[in-house]
Amino acid sequence: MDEISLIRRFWEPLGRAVTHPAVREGIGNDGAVIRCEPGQDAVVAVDTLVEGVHFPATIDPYALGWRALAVNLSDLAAMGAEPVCYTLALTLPRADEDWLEAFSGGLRDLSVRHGIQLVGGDTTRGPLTITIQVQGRVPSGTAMRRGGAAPGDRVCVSGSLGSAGEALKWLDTSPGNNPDVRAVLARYFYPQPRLALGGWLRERGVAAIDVSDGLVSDLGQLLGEAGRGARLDYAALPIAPELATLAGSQARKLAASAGDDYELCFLWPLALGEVPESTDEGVPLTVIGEVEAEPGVRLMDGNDPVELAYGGYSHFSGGANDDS
Ligand SMILES: Nc1ncnc2c1ncn2[C@@H]1O[C@H](COP(=O)(O)OP(=O)(O)OP(=O)(O)O)[C@@H](O)[C@H]1O
Ligand SMILES: Cc1ncc(C[n+]2csc(CCOP(=O)(O)O)c2C)c(N)n1
Ligand SMILES: [Mg+2]
Repeated sequence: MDEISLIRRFWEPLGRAVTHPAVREGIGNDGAVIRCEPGQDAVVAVDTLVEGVHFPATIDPYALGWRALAVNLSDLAAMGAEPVCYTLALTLPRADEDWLEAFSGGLRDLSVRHGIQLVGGDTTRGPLTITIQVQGRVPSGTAMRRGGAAPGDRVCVSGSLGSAGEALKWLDTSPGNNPDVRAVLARYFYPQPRLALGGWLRERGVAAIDVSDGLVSDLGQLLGEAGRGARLDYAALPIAPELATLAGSQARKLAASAGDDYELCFLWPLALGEVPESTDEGVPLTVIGEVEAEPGVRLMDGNDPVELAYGGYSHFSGGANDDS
């Protein structure tokens, strides 16, 4: 199958699966044309997924399509943006039609769920790599930004943490009928971007980050360069029951440092009152700590500091990736 037939068969139908009103020209020209609405700002983000780094070679292509879009939508969620459109740069070792059918199916199902339209891309031959760039929009001047932390802000997180990190241990095994293993693998393969929560936080002016590298590392980024820090209550980190069963005493360590969960971590100012236990749509919210003037993230188990050997994922330092 040549490049043009591949685009006609897989990408053009995907581009028609969602039609967003802001898209003037989608697939088929040298560039897509998107309407700039008065009173709106465009929000753009891009993430690449590389085989063996972000996903195992054995991944189901449907899950890969889902996951590649999900991690990008998660960045729009963290900005409080409404999804508009995306581009797909796909590098494939070969054009396997069954593989492409499943991969495009995963993309289609998540894109339909969130109303985001494929407007273009690039298809090339080489080692399997997927780059997706997403575009969203927010009312002008309201996108959520990192770095505005004030002492006393409550540090909060949505859902639960650590399950996707536990899944890394099970990627090469068959889950059989073990419901706990199935549950952690579902968290890893099918991230659920928190777009509704992102919009809800933006309306309240609350700064957020998505937890992709690991809580302690990502919270450090959210606190920004303003020199603030935070104290986190280790016992308060929300753990899913399946993670507690599979990881036992290691569960909270995973929740503090493993990535891939794509929950939102956010800083809730005291002026907004108590943090609700959940959003109106039922997303659980947990207070896990407090912003402090002193820089650094301090993880405390009661009065005892918890030392993490591993603070979060970094492409150019630590473990197997450390070639410095
Ligand atoms: N190659 C690059 N060129 C320009 N800007 C970059 C590049 N790599 C990262 N950035 C920018 O640096 C900032 C931090 O990037 P980073 O990838 O850590 O954030 P993220 O995409 O939210 O996290 P993650 O990739 O773990 O989901 C972002 O504003 C990003 O756009
Ligand atoms: C097979 C496999 N091994 C390890 C990991 C862990 N991992 C890789 S990149 C990353 C951070 C997010 O990436 P980025 O910062 O590039 O957005 C994490 C947590 C994984 N997902 N799959
Ligand atoms: Mg990134």
